[in-house]
Amino acid sequence: MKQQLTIAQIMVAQTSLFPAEEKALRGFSYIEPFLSQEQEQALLEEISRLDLHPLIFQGYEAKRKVRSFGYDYHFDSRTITEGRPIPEGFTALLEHVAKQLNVPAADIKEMLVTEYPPGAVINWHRDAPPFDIIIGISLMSDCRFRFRPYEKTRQGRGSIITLPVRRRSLYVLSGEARSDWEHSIAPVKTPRYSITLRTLKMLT
Ligand SMILES: O=C(O)CCC(=O)C(=O)O
Ligand SMILES: [Fe+2]
Repeated sequence: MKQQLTIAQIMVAQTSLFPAEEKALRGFSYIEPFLSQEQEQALLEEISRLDLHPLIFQGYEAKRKVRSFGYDYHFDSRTITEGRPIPEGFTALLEHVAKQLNVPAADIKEMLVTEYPPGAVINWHRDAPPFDIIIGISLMSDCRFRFRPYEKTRQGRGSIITLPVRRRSLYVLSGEARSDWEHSIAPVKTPRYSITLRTLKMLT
């Protein structure tokens, strides 16, 4: 039987001016590998059939391309609406993730597919409030995933935690990692795809 994921506390070395210090990033879990090479390939093929479009955020076109399914979050009105259903080609992934996290697959209400061409980033942010648990699956390339405290007074160069997130891995953001920390991804050198799955705080 597969080992069940617990939303466990992990200790990570802090990228800090004070190298001896270690910091707990509670609510962050990571599994690697989560996908086999074949599963990764099959998902990349599914993604190639999607019509990804450049992300427009606050009037600017970001380098990354996206497509969301299930529910769509609208930054302007800060609301969510029901969007296009998650394509069937991703059902096996949703079930695999649900089993790993011990949640019903039906609780995964949103799927966002993102393409990061070389040089693309995602800037510091916390995911939109209506969503609860955030699950990230990485394809094609590794990346450097960064965390910093959400509260401005706790931010500083020494407070950034950088974690290598590898292709075919799965990470989970819940609890403090979800609500007390912001995250961002440093520019990727080679194309990376991610599938972000989210549950909703209040089921409608
Ligand atoms: O690409 C990723 O793994 C992160 C995506 C992300 O943080 C987001 O869409 O909110
Ligand atoms: Fe995010």
